[in-house]
Amino acid sequence: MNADKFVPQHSALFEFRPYQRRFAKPLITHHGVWDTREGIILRLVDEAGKIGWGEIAPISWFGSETLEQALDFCRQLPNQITSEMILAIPDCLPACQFGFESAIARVRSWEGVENNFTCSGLLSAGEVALQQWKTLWEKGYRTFKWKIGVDAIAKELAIFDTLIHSLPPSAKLRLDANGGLSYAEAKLWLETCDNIQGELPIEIEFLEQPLAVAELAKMLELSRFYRTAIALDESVATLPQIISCYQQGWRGIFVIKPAIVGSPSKLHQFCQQHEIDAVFSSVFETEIGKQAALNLAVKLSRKHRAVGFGVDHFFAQAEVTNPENLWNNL
Ligand SMILES: O=C(O)CCC(=O)C1=CC=C[C@@H](O)[C@@H]1C(=O)O
Ligand SMILES: [Mg+2]
Repeated sequence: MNADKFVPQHSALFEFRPYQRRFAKPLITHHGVWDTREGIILRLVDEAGKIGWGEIAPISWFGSETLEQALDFCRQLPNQITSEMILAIPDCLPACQFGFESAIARVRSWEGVENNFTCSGLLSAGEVALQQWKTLWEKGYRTFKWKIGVDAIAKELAIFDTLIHSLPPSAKLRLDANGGLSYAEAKLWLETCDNIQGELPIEIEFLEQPLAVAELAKMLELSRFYRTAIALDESVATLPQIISCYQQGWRGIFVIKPAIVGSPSKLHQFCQQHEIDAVFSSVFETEIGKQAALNLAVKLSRKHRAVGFGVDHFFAQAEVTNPENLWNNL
């Protein structure tokens, strides 16, 4: 895809600084226990002295590069980089593609992106969700995503029943299994969701990544059989995976994590050629990566789905939102 028409021809001096942000409590998913978000902040300054901020926020267990691979890539770059060099970043470094391309595209100014997205609040796995949603509701959230595929299915189904009967009718609930269910468990969850929506007014918006990435054929089959929608996340983590799933017939929901998807301009091109039902999702990045991700979502989203960026409550400290202050604290 010839993306250079999307990236202004530019060159800039660049610096990079790694960062770490501990979660208030480790995030537990089927992938395991995640206690610290690590990433890299990029600071590009062009010949006119204009600054462009970017962020590299890998999730290697989703298929992006590791933090170490991203750091190695940054270390081997000259300190003067051009848009041609950025467009040549290989597909095996999707978080670097996103970080550098966002930075050079924003070298002009740092205005926060205007968006009127509604936001989904993330609920931790297990019973803690039964209290967590109330705090988020008071903050204005009306869509929630609950992590499943962690405890035994019988226990999670029991919590689900309590949760679904305590949520107000206007709430929307998403479930995210991170590929942790067996085929039989996925069918049981989908059957339960279909049945409960026949009894209660609440909407179960989708079941995210019920099966492992390798099980696309089975998820395609399940998507044709149950009313409750299925969303792919890990299966479509990078642009090549999005294209592959689309080519294999997936027309359900694509959960796109812009920070690890790869080149924003190449994703933009794909979304211009193919109407996909996309939900944009956080990778627990800082405000720098979040603004770049939402900037992309504003362009690509058909806006009828909440964005999955309600994750600030997973961190102990309130976030430093001003890029300069964030940079100076590293
Ligand atoms: O998408 C959301 O609503 C919030 C972000 C989120 O759920 C995730 C971000 C990064 C890794 C995962 O733990 C998780 C996910 O699987 O979507
Ligand atoms: Mg997910």
